[in-house]
Amino acid sequence: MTTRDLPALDLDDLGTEAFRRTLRDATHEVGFFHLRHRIPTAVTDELFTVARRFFALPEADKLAIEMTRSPWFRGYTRVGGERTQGAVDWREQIDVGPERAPSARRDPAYLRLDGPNQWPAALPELRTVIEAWTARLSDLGHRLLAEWAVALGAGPDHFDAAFAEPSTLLKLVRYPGREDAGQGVGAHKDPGILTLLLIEPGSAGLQVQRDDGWFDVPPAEDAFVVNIGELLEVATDGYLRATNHRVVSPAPGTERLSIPFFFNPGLDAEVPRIALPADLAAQARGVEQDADNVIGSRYGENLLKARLRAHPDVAAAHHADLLD
Ligand SMILES: O=C(O)CCC(=O)C(=O)O
Ligand SMILES: [Fe+2]
Repeated sequence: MTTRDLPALDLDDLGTEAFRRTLRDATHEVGFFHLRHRIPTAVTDELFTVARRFFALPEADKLAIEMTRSPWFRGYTRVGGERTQGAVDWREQIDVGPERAPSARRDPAYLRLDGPNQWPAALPELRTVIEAWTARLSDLGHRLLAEWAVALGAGPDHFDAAFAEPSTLLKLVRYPGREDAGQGVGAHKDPGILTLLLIEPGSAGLQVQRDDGWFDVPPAEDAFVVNIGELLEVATDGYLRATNHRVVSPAPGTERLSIPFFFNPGLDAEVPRIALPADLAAQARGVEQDADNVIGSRYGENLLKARLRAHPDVAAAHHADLLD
């Protein structure tokens, strides 16, 4: 596998013309970039420490908050409990979304995704640290979206209405080592708008697909890996590109921790489409169509479809009426 660096941006340059141009070009050409985040090391260290503590909890503590108990797809998934493209992912994780009351409505079906989280009783600090991280990254997400909007010829507030009540999804993920560099998480595009991925320093394993094949993404210090999802491709008629990526399992005796944060519109929000200026519109490729993966026009539709596929046991336990 060949290594190829990603375009690099620095949050210190946010608000400049150069930042916006690189942001636009990187997500037009690659769909991925490194973003130097300027967050104090103490903050990210605390996050990885609490993640490590969570995964080190006794099995029974983690299974007490298994996602199979949650119609809202929140909580812990054991190794082998998740699927991508029908194949088993070799990772364990906890999923945390917005803390909301369950919707009284069952229709449209995606409203069933609103609900409470499951927190581990044995690790109360997990909630404090995750909620602070979610607030910090939501703020960053809003600022980045305003930059994209301006870079694409819209007003800085273009995304505000759709993101008034964002759908955030935070995962703590652990990939155990194993003999073969098999599927940690299988090839996929993220279903939403924006993903900010924090990877434990020094960890390899992430691969990104380009026109000429798959490439290893080298770890970068003090930087997020940022990528856009299918809905930003839809919003720009394919001018910006959602890119396939995957993670291969680390070597035996090692592990890989990552903390993806998905920043997305309200479940009910229509995709905030952008009318591109003529020079950009001329380079828009249209949305890549896949008969197995029809993209919905509301975030909730896309998220529900992804959740039902990734967690068939949760789907069978709580949403059998939605399965065909
Ligand atoms: O763990 C990673 O590095 C990437 C995870 C990922 O792509 C995802 O969860 O969507
Ligand atoms: Fe992903």
